[in-house]
Amino acid sequence: MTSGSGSQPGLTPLDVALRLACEQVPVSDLIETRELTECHGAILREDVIAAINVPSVDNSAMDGYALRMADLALLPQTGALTLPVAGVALAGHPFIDEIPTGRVVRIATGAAIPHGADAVIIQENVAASADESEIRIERAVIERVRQGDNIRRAGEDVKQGTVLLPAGKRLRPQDVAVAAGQGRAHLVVARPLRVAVFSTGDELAAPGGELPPGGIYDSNRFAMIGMMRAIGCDVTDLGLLRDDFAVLQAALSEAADNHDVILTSGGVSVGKADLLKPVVDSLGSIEAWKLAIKPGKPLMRGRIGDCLVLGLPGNPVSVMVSGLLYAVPLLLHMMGARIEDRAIVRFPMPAGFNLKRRTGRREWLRARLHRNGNGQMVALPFHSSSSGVLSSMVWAEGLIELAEDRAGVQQGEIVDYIPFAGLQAF
Ligand SMILES: Nc1nc2c(c(=O)[nH]1)N[C@H]1C(S)=C(S)[C@@H](COP(=O)(O)OP(=O)(O)OC[C@H]3O[C@@H](n4cnc5c(N)ncnc54)[C@H](O)[C@@H]3O)O[C@H]1N2
Ligand code: MOO
Repeated sequence: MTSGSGSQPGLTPLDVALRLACEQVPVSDLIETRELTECHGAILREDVIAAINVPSVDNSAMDGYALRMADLALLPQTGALTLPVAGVALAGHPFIDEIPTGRVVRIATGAAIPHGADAVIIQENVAASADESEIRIERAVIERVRQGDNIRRAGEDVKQGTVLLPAGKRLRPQDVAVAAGQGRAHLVVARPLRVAVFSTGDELAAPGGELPPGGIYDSNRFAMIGMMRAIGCDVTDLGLLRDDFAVLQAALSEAADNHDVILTSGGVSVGKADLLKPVVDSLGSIEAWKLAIKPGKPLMRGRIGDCLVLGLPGNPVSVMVSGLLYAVPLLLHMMGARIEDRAIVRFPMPAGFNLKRRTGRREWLRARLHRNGNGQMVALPFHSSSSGVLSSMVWAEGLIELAEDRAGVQQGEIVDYIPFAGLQAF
């Protein structure tokens, strides 16, 4: 992450704000044991240590014949070697005995290597007799066989005792699969945070209802709910609240009693109807406000009892940007995610545009990658940088990040590009 130097006085740089928030907001001690099939996306809250070697025994990587290397020395001066087949080893059905000297064992991929065998020749490289009682191996093939060929060694994939998955890891399909490979049917994971979500504003109408003259439909609630669900939170949709001190106070007070987090949009600026701050102040405390970021500057962090309150600004792009870059990493921290699993992935890309801008806030432009006439990939911003234009987020496939002190961009200069897939809530 960039340092945040060059921030406008009075505004907190994002990195500082997040670091402080992570210091002041404790990691939740609420954990649960969950069935493996339900673990995808959850934050692991135990170290998963390999209880067994994978594979548990040496096994064959290919379909073919297991043999003793020493037997290949029996090859006559000219021609080929013919060896009788002593039996068959299939996955789940091993050849129990030691492989007899001078014989081979027909073996399937995944079957245990019979005792005494030290290489497998693939079946395409030998000629089996019609009744499959013996195989003929040509000199050229024998000369190429090496000790250990096509044998997967016990513990080659996973060594017993190693930390396979560290606590704090956000579980991807492969992580859950590797736990299954250890025979684990359950994992200890973070209990989903209970997040109450609502939008505020007298101009808002709920989708499905009628739109009053001059009104707008509430879109922010759905962006917030989506981001929260994407990181595994248990969301309560509290709908729309009017710009009314008593209404807001009653709703927040009740929500704080049975949620870990309250997430709201709107009403955190300095206008007459921006009541969220005084309401939170009356019920608890405000711990941080105003970040050096664009969009999303008026961003409130407060507390009512044990409940964290995050007041995101009302502009629809601001909600998403501050949600993705501040609320999501903070909530992942609360669920015990490691820093790596809260990280944002940035790719340096040449800019396909020119821009002049005011310094002092870190800024994110809605962006896409585009292949220009020279076949070079460049990052391009949306034509408007207004934080009210939600369709810019639909057009975009990522964000261009400009550091606080960057006064502009010249075509061809390198900018940081964050694909949406490099954020945690997609
Ligand atoms: N004098 C100042 N005015 C403003 C400042 C400032 O520093 N001084 N900051 C501006 C910035 S930056 C932002 S961002 C907004 C944030 O203000 P609020 O959080 O109080 O948001 P509202 O005023 O309630 O709404 C802003 C804008 O967004 C629309 N909106 C609100 N909620 C929704 C929703 N749920 N779905 C869709 N659209 C929503 C609302 O209609 C407004 O157009 O303040 C600036 N002003
Ligand atoms: O923070 Mo505001 O989002 O710049 O529009």
